[in-house]
Amino acid sequence: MKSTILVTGGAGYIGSHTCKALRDSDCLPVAYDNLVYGHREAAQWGPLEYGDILDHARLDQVFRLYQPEAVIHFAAYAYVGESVVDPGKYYQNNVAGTINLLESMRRHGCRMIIFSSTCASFGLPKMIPIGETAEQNPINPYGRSKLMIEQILKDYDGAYGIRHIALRYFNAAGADPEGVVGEDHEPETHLIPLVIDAALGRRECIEIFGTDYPTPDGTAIRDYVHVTDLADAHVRAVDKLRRDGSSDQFNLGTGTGTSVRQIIQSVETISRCTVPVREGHRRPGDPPELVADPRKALQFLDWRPRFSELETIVGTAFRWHEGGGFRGA
Ligand SMILES: NC(=O)c1ccc[n+]([C@@H]2O[C@H](COP(=O)([O-])OP(=O)(O)OC[C@H]3O[C@@H](n4cnc5c(N)ncnc54)[C@H](O)[C@@H]3O)[C@@H](O)[C@H]2O)c1
Ligand SMILES: O=c1ccn([C@@H]2O[C@H](COP(=O)(O)OP(=O)(O)O[C@H]3O[C@H](CO)[C@H](O)[C@H](O)[C@H]3O)[C@@H](O)[C@H]2O)c(=O)[nH]1
Repeated sequence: MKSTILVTGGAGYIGSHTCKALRDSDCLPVAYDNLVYGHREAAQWGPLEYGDILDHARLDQVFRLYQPEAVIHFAAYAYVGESVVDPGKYYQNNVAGTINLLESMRRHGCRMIIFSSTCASFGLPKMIPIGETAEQNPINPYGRSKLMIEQILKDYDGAYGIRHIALRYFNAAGADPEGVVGEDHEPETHLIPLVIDAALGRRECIEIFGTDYPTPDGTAIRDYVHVTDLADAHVRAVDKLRRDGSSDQFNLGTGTGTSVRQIIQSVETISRCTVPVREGHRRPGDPPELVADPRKALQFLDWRPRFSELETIVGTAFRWHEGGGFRGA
């Protein structure tokens, strides 16, 4: 029998790519999304159940209907800047919403959850690359909300036997190589879609947030990982929990850092357009460099990024955005 997986936030960016990967691995993904940021068109690989993770009754209804084997939990707010000015919104949706979801899981005997954590839970790391045991010292409410959830998950494991894998993504980027889904955030704050929009003349320019970092070209370095590779890691994480039933955490990145200027250069090469650039100040709270040590994921999930070369990330993202995303579909 097919395994049914409840995917909260399944109509969002990483959630929709994961639903596609689940379907390809012969699972039935049930997307559960309130469509605050998600897109109905992004939920193509199983049913879309409209609902909010803060709504007990609706969650109970969906658990009763599908009796999922596991939950993959993407639903959250993820704008770092907004989390600083309105932390209540983040603790409510991300932390209270997750507790609500876990309580529904308890009521319905669902004992496996894969959770979307973030490299922002590390704050300003002391060492690069960042391994799983690096100190987690988030510097904004968004990162803190994710760390709190990691801690809550450990308590729910100890007390109630709900097993979890927390996947800490570095910078999710790129689009489905078949061009069926991609990133479509409103507002968009992520670097690659903004640079592509500047190349396509849809925005005046890209502002580089800081050119005086202690990095080779003065701009900040991140570990961009293709969304299809992230999706694959979720399928592997469900398999691992099924196999050995032990809770764990993994950092998901490639181990290679790319600077803001290198991203701009790559978009110029792929688009054959010049990207108008404005050099600006550092964005408050941005660390100079965040790069993952992916060895644990390689060893225990057998996870090897296949689409995370810069050309593939930028190439797939460019094709998706050039086509207009869901608006052009
Ligand atoms: N994009 C990244 O680079 C990145 C990096 C690290 C971690 N993450 C985490 O990964 C997850 C997915 O990120 P994304 O980029 O796909 O974001 P996204 O906004 O595209 O997807 C999140 C989805 O959750 C839904 N949602 C939000 N609150 C909800 C609620 N209360 N009830 C039901 N649905 C709700 C939204 O409508 C959206 O479809 C988030 O938890 C985010 O914090 C993302
Ligand atoms: O207009 C822009 C946008 C971004 N940047 C720079 O580009 C890099 C990447 O920025 P993003 O906003 O694309 O992503 P972040 O590195 O801020 O990602 C953080 O926020 C995400 C949530 O949106 C994830 O949680 C992720 O794990 C966390 O590190 C940063 O150095 C940023 O300063 C610019 O120079 N100009």
